[in-house]
Amino acid sequence: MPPAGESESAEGPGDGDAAASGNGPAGEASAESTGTARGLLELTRPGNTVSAGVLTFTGSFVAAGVFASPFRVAAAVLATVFATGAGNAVNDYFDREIDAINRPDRPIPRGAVSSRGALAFSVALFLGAVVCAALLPLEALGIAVVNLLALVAYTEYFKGLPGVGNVVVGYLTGSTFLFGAAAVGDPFDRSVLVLFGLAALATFTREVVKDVEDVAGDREEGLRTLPIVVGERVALGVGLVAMVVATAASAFPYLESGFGIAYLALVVPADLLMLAACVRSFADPSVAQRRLKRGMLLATAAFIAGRVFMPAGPI
Ligand SMILES: CC(C)=CCC/C(C)=C/CC/C(C)=C/CC/C(C)=C/COC[C@H](O)COP(=O)(O)O
Ligand SMILES: CC(C)=CCC/C(C)=C/CC/C(C)=C/CC/C(C)=C/COP(=O)(O)OP(=O)(O)O
Ligand SMILES: [Mg+2]
Repeated sequence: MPPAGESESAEGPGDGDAAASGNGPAGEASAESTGTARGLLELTRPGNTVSAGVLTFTGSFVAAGVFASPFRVAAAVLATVFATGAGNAVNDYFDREIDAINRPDRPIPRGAVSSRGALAFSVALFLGAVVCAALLPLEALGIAVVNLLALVAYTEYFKGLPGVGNVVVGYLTGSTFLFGAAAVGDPFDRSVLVLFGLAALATFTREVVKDVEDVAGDREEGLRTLPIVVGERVALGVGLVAMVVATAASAFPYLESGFGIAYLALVVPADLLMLAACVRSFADPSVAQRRLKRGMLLATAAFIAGRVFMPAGPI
């Protein structure tokens, strides 16, 4: 009997749908392949995948402007999109039993994609990331190799260690900016390093809040996440402190790096939204983690706007 949520052979919705649909073998095959394709796309969490690509583009843009080397920027964005999609897919593969409790609507527990299909799909995406990253300067390739290893190792080795998994996902998210900057030859641009720190801290906080949201399934699977080890309120307090540090540090690009009023006009509301979400997380972690994500996306727009309207420096 396969673990909960693993269909024994069906790649898509149950075989019993044929009679119900009344479309015969051709219609049934088409519906099934459409369901599987939709399930595979969903495995990549396209919103995150596209966002990660935007972060990489932002890293290149903030470091050197995109017209410095458009081919490398395109290769870096594609590498990140493939890698993030692969990381999300392999995470669902390893999480399939926890997700049957925490996220029964995810593609594998609901039967839209088989676990074997999800694993094969993530391997194909990882290979795509490697091919794209191999076209980039050594510093960028180095970041990609570290990240790809971390993505594969995350669920099996880091996720169940209190706080460690949250730090790894925070690093991975922040590293997209470094990766974009490294692709255009400037991985240590000061503004990009600040972006890295902000994104890592903000993502760490959101991951802690998500762990509080997932305590039931994680505890059942024996994971030792931060809220399970230190308690939910202490964990949320740690997340709040990290977010306070990040929002305070978000003043640096304005004070130190020439990001002007356009940056401020967007990052201040983003900071306020994220701080308010951290406070809300003590009452409702599900609402809070979604608001944190919106604040982080708004903050990303702040960096892009700040760079576009920066008084000096090439676009
Ligand atoms: C203080 C301040 C200004 C912070 C903002 C820093 C910043 C620019 C953050 C960017 C974060 C962002 C938009 C990330 C893109 C999406 C992504 C790759 C997130 C990684 O999330 C992993 C997560 O576990 C996925 O879970 P879910 O979103 O629920 O599918
Ligand atoms: C720059 C390069 C080459 C790679 C970067 C890759 C990026 C941006 C990764 C971002 C973080 C990410 C997408 C991690 C994948 C694993 C993942 C989804 C972690 C969170 O999973 P869980 O802790 O199981 O939480 P949920 O599955 O409930 O969301
Ligand atoms: Mg998961």
